[in-house]
Amino acid sequence: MNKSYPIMLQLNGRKVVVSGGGKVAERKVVSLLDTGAKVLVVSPEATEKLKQLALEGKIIWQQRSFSADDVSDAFLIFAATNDKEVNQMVRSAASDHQLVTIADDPEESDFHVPAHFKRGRLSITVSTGGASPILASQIREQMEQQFDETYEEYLEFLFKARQRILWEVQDPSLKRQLLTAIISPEFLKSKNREDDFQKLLDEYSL
Ligand SMILES: C[C@@]1(CC(=O)O)c2cc3[nH]c(cc4nc(cc5[nH]c(cc(n2)[C@H]1CCC(=O)O)[C@@](C)(CC(=O)O)[C@@H]5CCC(=O)O)C(CC(=O)O)=C4CCC(=O)O)c(CCC(=O)O)c3CC(=O)O
Ligand SMILES: NC(=O)C1=CN([C@@H]2O[C@H](COP(=O)(O)OP(=O)(O)OC[C@H]3O[C@@H](n4cnc5c(N)ncnc54)[C@H](O)[C@@H]3O)[C@@H](O)[C@H]2O)C=CC1
Repeated sequence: MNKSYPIMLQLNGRKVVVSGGGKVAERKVVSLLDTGAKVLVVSPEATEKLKQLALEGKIIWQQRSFSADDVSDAFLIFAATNDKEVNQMVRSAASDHQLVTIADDPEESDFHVPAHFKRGRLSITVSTGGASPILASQIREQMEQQFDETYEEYLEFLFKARQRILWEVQDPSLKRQLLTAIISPEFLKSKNREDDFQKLLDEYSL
C-alpha cells in the first residue's frame, strides 16, 4: 500500500543540499530553480549544466566529496551520488527532522520526487510510488498535451474571477453555481473571458 502524503512545499529561502553532480542530481536541481531555494551541490564532478548554473550564481557548487556537516542546516537533502555508501552516509548525517531522499534507496527515503510540470498556477504531479518512473514520465507527457499553455492564462482568469465571486456573492448556493460556471469549457475556449464573466454576473444583477 502507498501510504505517502502529497504536499506542495514552499522552499523560498530554504537551504537544499544535493550530494552528487551527475545527471540525476542535475534533474533534481533544475526542478528546484524556480522555487527560490538556496541550492548547494557538493560533488567532485558536475555536469556542464550544473557548472553553468554555478557560474551564473543560481546554485552553489562545492567541488569536493560530501562531508557530514554539509547538511547541518538543510531543510531538504538529496543523496544522488553513484556511490551507495556515500548515499547512506548522507542519510546518517541528517537529523530525524530533516527530509532526505536517496536516489538509489526509495524505501529509506522520506520523500520521492514526482514527475511534474506547471502551467502558471496549475501544477500537475504524477507519482507511481517508485513502481515505474518511466510510466510517471509518460503520464506527465500526456498531461502536458491535455493541459497545454492556454491553461496558464485561464488559471489567472479563474483566480481573479473566483476572488470577485467570493467578495460579491453572499448566497452559498449561487456562489457554488458561479464557481462551477467559470470552469466550463466555454470559459476555457473563450477569447473574451472577462467580458463573458461580466455578462454572467450581469444576469444575476451582480
Ligand atoms: C523513487 C524515486 C525517488 C526519487 O528520485 O525521487 C526514483 C527512484 C529511481 N529512479 C530510477 C530510475 C529512473 N528514474 C527516471 C526518471 C525519473 N525518476 C523520477 C522519480 C523517482 N525516481 C522517484 C519515484 C517517482 C515515481 O515512481 O513516481 C522522476 C519521475 C522525477 C525526477 O527525478 O525529477 C523522473 C522522471 C521525470 C519526468 O520525465 O517527468 C528514469 C527515466 C529516465 O532517466 O529517463 C529512470 C530509468 C528507468 C528506470 O529505472 O525505471 C531508479 C533506478 C536507478 C538505477 O538503475 O540504479 C531509482 C531507484 C530505485 O528504483 O531503486
Ligand atoms: N532517483 C532517480 O531518479 C534515479 C536514480 N538513479 C541512481 O542515482 C545515482 C546517481 O546516478 P547518476 O546521476 O546517473 O550518476 P552519475 O555517475 O552521472 O553521477 C554521480 C555523481 O556523484 C558524484 N560523487 C561520487 N562520489 C561522491 C562523493 N563522495 N561525494 C559527493 N559526490 C560524489 C560524482 O562526482 C558524480 O557527479 C545512482 O546511484 C543511480 O543508481 C539513477 C537514475 C534515476
